[in-house]
Amino acid sequence: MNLAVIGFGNAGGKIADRLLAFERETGRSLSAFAMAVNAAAIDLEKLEEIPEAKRLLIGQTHEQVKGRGAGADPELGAEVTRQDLNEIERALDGVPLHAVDGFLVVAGLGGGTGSGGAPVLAERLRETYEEPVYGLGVMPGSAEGGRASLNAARSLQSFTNATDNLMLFDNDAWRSTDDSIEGGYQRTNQELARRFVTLLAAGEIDGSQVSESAMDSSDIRRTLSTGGVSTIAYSEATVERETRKSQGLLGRLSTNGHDEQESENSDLPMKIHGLVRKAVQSRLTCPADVSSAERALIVISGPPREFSQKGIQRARQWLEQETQSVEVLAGDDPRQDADHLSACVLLSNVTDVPRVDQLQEQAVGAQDSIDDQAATREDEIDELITDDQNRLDPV
Ligand SMILES: Nc1nc2c(ncn2[C@@H]2O[C@H](COP(=O)(O)OP(=O)(O)OP(=O)(O)O)[C@@H](O)[C@H]2O)c(=O)[nH]1
Repeated sequence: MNLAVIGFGNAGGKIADRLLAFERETGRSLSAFAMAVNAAAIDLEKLEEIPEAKRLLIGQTHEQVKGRGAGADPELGAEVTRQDLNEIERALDGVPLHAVDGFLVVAGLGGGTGSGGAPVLAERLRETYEEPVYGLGVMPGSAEGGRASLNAARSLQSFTNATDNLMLFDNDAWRSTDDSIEGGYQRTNQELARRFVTLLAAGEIDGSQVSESAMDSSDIRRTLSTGGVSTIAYSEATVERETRKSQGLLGRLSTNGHDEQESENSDLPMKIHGLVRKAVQSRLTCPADVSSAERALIVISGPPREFSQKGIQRARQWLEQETQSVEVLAGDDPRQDADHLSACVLLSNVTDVPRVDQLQEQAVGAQDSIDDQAATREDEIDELITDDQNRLDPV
């Protein structure tokens, strides 16, 4: 699939940047166009892959923003985006519409610019273009507090409504206690890029011979056409050097450092099936109950000699049972020079997502305490600046 990728806000820009880097590192092709939009000049300067000409600063003339961001206020993020929509649209004139299958708007949901602005842009894109508009929304960690949860829970509603499908990544599920904030983001952005690029770039050939059961962009589009929110599962196994060189002979697959010596021809179906099971049972980009998915899609990616149609079919049948859905597509994505075999599973329109419930709970609590504080703040200020018996007059 080829997409026009727009990173909105700080997290959105950094993640779009990482998607491009991952494409370059793995020789995959996902973004036919990439751009970053932000209300903070300093964030745009830090990007490495998105060319300067494709970085757009919005809200420069807005008196509360002036190039310094939306200060975690999504209303302000939405307002400056609406104000500068024409300028954003002019920048999008560069999108090669003949070569893209859709748009992907990427944003962190816990701040102001991305949280408020990304849904506004997505809505406009849907009004203007016929191509589908997908979102990639990053949910804040619960430790970020009530304000971030409130922003995210509200943005989740508008972003889901404004897109054909909102794919989620949950920072809470991917946070590690050993990480510094920025170091943690670098690590999680890499994991995020691995999953999204492997899945969405499937079918975009890199010179490898295309197989009959190759995944193509229409399969991905169909799976994403459910609306709602989606999550992605991923698992990989290293293909050892001997296996890569000696096609058809005894091969060694190493998973998580544990080598298994197996007969390649007879065991490949089991390996592929095992890889898909392991993916679905591992950490998803946003944890969800797999059985609540409306549709699913499996992409097996790696050197074609490691593929097994029997294995892919078995994995598909297994996932059909797990999701209780008849809409499970499966295919391969040949990457001749890859040093690993991977299984990527898209679970589309998942409706049982405990993290969303938790986020909403935290958001409602935050909204209540903001309202309570607002109601008593005037009295508290008054009490502070007035003496006990109210004997003093103001100057
Ligand atoms: N996964 C990931 N999440 C990030 C990263 N940076 C920020 N976030 C998340 O994104 C949320 C929004 O933060 P930003 O993107 O900095 O905010 P913004 O959209 O630029 O909005 P303002 O700074 O308020 O103008 C945060 O609450 C974090 O949860 C990142 O590099 N990776």
